[in-house]
Amino acid sequence: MKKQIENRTDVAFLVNHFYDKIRADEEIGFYFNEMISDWEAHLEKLTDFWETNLFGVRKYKGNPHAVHNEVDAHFDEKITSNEFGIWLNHWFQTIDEYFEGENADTLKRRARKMSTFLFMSMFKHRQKESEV
Ligand code: HEM
Repeated sequence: MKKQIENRTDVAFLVNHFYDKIRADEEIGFYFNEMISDWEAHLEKLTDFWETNLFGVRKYKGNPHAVHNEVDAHFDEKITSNEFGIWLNHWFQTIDEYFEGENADTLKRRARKMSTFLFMSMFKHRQKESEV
């Protein structure tokens, strides 16, 4: 039987293994490898993000929409649904590889939902930029 996602240690394990896949990905790895220099801090921040998301603890403070709009601008607004699809596939695969249960399902659902919001937010942001 696989493990349930029960605490921060499990979330950190998931985040670390997920980013191993992301960084090695031929199509989207460079977005991350180019923009992130302090990987230790990034992994810690993303562990905070998902721990906050899943367990309601107040750790992550940030604005993912603003950050992804910056990432999109940095790469000349070339990010498409393809990048989000690949990201989500790695997320689902990493979760399924190590975990099962309610929290595992919740993390899949939340990421899927958030990907739509982030992507739509990018579109809106691009439009605003072209109006000025
Ligand atoms: C699909 C759902 C996604 C989720 C849930 C997600 C979540 C996050 C979060 C929470 C952060 C940290 C934000 C902060 O600094 O406070 C982050 C950073 C980042 N994300 Fe995403 N992300 C997603 C998709 C993507 C995609 C598709 C790309 C690239 C094509 C991407 C590229 C990045 C990069 C490069 C950073 C680091 C930016 C920096 O520190 O300068 N993300 N992401």
